Amino acid sequence: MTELLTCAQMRDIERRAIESGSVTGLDLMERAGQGIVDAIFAQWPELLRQRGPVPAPPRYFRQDEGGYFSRRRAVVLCGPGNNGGDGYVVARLLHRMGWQLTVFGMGEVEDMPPDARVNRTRWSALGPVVPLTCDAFLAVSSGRGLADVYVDALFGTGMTRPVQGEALKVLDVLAGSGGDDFASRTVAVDAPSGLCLDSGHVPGRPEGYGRGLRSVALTVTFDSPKVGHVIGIGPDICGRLAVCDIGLRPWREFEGDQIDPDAPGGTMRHMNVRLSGAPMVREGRRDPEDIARHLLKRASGGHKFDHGHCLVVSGGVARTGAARLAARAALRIGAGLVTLAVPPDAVAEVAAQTTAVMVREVTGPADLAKVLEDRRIRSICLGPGLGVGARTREMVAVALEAGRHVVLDADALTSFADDPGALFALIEKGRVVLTPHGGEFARLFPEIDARLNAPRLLADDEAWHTALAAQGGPLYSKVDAAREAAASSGAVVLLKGRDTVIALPEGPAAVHAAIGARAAPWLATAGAGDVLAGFIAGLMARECPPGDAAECAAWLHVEAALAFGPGLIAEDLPEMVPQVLRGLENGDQPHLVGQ
Ligand SMILES: NC(=O)C1=CN([C@@H]2O[C@H](COP(=O)(O)OP(=O)(O)OC[C@H]3O[C@@H](n4cnc5c(N)ncnc54)[C@H](O)[C@@H]3O)[C@@H](O)[C@H]2O)[C@@H](O)CC1
Ligand SMILES: Nc1ncnc2c1ncn2[C@@H]1O[C@H](COP(=O)(O)OP(=O)(O)O)[C@@H](O)[C@H]1O
Ligand SMILES: [K+]
Repeated sequence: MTELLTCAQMRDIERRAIESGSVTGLDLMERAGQGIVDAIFAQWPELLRQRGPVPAPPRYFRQDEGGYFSRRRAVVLCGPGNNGGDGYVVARLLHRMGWQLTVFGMGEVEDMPPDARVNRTRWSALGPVVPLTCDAFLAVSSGRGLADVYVDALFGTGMTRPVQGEALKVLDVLAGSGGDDFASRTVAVDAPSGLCLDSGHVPGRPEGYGRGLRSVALTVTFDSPKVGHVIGIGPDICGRLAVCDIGLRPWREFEGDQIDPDAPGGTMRHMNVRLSGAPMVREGRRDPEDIARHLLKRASGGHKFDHGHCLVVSGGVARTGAARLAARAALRIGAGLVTLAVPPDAVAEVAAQTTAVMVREVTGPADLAKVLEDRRIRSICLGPGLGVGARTREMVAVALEAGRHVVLDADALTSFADDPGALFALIEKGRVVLTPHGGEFARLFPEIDARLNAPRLLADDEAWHTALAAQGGPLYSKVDAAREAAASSGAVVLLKGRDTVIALPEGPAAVHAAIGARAAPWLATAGAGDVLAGFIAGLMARECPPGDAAECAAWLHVEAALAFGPGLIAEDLPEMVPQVLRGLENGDQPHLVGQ
């Protein structure tokens, strides 16, 4: 399990560490700088080898500092805050190894925070700080060719407004707008500067810097990945993400007073780590044992009903495919029994195309209520192909009033676009999962959606700059949006996308990012969402708590897509489940983000 931190949480951990008296801010900055240097040589081991004949010692080289001479060159861009402070440490450490450094700085030394000021002053004893301008930056590379490494230490977790002026021009050049490939030699400190580490967006430039998306080679972050590294465009511009341990673990340990084995959120709630009252966000990468515990069937309970009965409600004739996909998925993930509730006109169509899934004629809401008198039905899936309108609203109401575990997807969500409150009033906490994609989310939660999209739209708006600065930086993120939606609806909300976010009404959230070795762009195929809804319903039929069901289903969904590979269509997803489960049983390592 990887914890993802917000910028505020990271600052909080650092503050608590420093207040404990065990460590100083300067210690942390030194560790961060050393971590970046180590990460640079891990990324490019060839840089440790001497290049060409030994040159004359650099002007500022001090014999007593040891090291060796090298012709390696680095350009370090240092901002006005502690991110810049890390940059000055890197410059000093590389200089000690005999590297030739060009160090650009922003702002006045007296305006810098204390630790960064100390490190800028230390560097100034070794070499000059060149005021950052685009012309000066270009002059360095045009005269002597590209340096071996560029260190982007302009802004990190303290970025409070869109980058502008000379810094923006330099970042554009660094991203390749002038045609030179700086990006493949760039290491970003904490973040490619300008990336909001809470939202994964570059305010004012949703598409990133330079000519579209140019990723730096390496981003080195501290203690834990931040939310913005894995959502939005973060993964597209961060390159390889290295997480550097700077000894802060004791200050972000679980505080231990919240363990409640019967909590409706299941184990997700147990993982909740409290800091300043704010529940922490986790990356949706569970330990394989944890995933296996939920996905694999236990040996006990040999009867099909021991594994639960799942009811999937189908649309009418020629609209049954989506529900059939969901039903197949529920069966494959191990619900003991799956029944499709089908309107009379579509029974023949469905019966002709199903075997293990059972078919039951259901004329309408009253009939559904009757079917649900069978207490063995533990979970219900409504939405895929169901049609938008009053009938669907009534079916949803019956399902929610029946006190079962319910997944609402697609049309079941859109049917409440005119009155989302009517839906939320029916939701019993701990029983319901909503699985909207972006469009459905906007229909159900228009105000939250407006906030989610406002920062990017209004990035050049002066009022927004002021509001953002007053708020201390973070943009409203997809995680914030899913959390707020979960809190206001009382349901577990799974907000889909490459960066699927799952939020519990109680606050904890998980991000399932299909990035790195888990990138599965071919999952964006018609019907994939129906299969996901079926996985969740199937797991809930097996008594998996809704939060865990949503998380494990999201994991399985991507894992099944990876197991199949390109060319995938939605029908293939349930058929890959046995292979994925076999892998879990054998203890195979699942695909991990960042591999
Ligand atoms: N929190 C921690 O535990 C640690 C933080 N460290 C470093 O400290 C960084 C955070 O430092 P800070 O909080 O000082 O923040 P930053 O250094 O990221 O940025 C803050 C400074 O940039 C200015 N600024 C923000 N946005 C700007 C913009 N668009 N244009 C121009 N100026 C802008 C602010 O006015 C302020 O001077 C981290 O990213 C990391 O690199 C490390 O030293 C290790 C420990
Ligand atoms: N680039 C991507 N990488 C991984 N998963 C993706 C990507 N794009 C979309 N998905 C997933 O594909 C599914 C699409 O579901 P949805 O939008 O409901 O479509 P449909 O209704 O056609 O099934 C969601 O689970 C979403 O998270
Ligand atoms: K940076």
